[in-house]
Amino acid sequence: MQAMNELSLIRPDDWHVHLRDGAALAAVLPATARQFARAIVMPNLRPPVTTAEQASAYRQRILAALPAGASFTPLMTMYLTDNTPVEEIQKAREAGVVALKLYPAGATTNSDAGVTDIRKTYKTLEAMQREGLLLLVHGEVTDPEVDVFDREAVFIDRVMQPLRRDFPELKVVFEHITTLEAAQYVAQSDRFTAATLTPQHLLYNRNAIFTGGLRPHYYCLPVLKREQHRQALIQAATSGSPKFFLGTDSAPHASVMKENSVCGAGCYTALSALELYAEAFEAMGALDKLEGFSSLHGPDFYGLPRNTERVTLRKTAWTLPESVPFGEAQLKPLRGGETLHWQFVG
Ligand SMILES: NC(=O)N[C@@H](CC(=O)O)C(=O)O
Ligand SMILES: [Zn+2]
Ligand SMILES: [Zn+2]
Repeated sequence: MQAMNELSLIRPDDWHVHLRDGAALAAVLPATARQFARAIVMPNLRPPVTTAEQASAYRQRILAALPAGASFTPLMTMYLTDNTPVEEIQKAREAGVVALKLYPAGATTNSDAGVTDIRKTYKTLEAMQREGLLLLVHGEVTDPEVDVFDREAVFIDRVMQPLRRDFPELKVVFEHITTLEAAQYVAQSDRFTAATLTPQHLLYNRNAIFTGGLRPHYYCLPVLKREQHRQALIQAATSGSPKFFLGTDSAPHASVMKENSVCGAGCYTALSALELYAEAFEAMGALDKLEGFSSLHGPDFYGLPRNTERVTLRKTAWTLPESVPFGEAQLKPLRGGETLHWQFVG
C-alpha cells in the first residue's frame, strides 16, 4: 500500500467516553470536543446519572463547560439499575437520552449501584426495546470465582446470549471488547448487536502493564488481554464490518489515584485518540478502513445522521505531554511524554 502523509476523514464521533464532572469535566472536555463531533457520555458519575432529569442537567453542565466556538454534541446516557422505573424510559426518550448503560454491580469504576441480576431489569429492557433506546454493556461478570482475564468470555454465555434471545430487537453495544470470543460473538450476531473498540486494546496486549515494572497507566477494565486477543480485535476493527466502531473509553483518573497502592481502572486517551487509532490501523496497512470505523459505522448503528465536516491527520512526529492539569490534580495520558507519529490538525 502507498504511504500516506495526510489523511482526511469525515469528522469522527466517540461512542464511549467518560467526561466526569466539575473541574475534571472542564479539564478533559476540550480534548474530546476538538477531535469529535459527538460523543456518547458515560453516566458513571458519583452519584450515577439514573434519571432523565439528571441526564438533562448533566448535558447542560457539559454544554456550559465547552470552550467558546466549539461545536460538539454530547449524546446522553443513563445508568441502568435494578430499580430503573419503566416510566423513566419514555421520559428518557423525550429528554433526548439515547441509551442506558448496564454495569454489572462492582464490575468497574463507580459501578456499585449497577445491576445485581439482569432479570431484575427485564421490564425496563422491554420498554427500551419498544421506545428504541439502546443498551450499552460493560460485558464482564463479577463472580469472584471467575478469573479476571475470563470475565468477558463468561459474560457472553451467562448474560449476552440470554439477553439477545429475550430481547432480539433491542440494539445492544458490547462496549470496549477485549477478547477473541467477543469479537467473534459480535461478528456473527445479527444487525441488532455491535461493539466499540478502544485504542489501547487495539495497540497493546497485557505485557504492556508489566514492561519493566508495573505500569498503572495501562490498567483499565476490561484489562488488556493476550496478543491473540489483540490480533482478533484489530482484525475486527479493520475488517470493514459495520458492527465495529470507535469508542475510546477515555477514562481520566488523577495521577495520584493511578500511581497508588490501589490503582483506579482507566486510560486517558482523549488528547491523542485519533492519532492512536491511526497508528493501529496503519500497522495493519488498513488506513483506508479508518473512516468507516471512526465516522460511519457508529452513526449508522445508532440511527443518527453521519457528520459532513472533515478533519485531517498528518504524518508528523510530536510529543504528547507527560501530564496535564486536572482540576487541582494532574492527569497522565496514555503514552504521555512519548513521540507519536500522526497528529490531528483539525
Ligand atoms: N474503563 C475503565 O477502566 N474505567 C472506566 C469505567 C469503564 O468504562 O468500565 C472509568 O469510568 O474509569
Ligand atoms: Zn466499562
Ligand atoms: Zn468506559
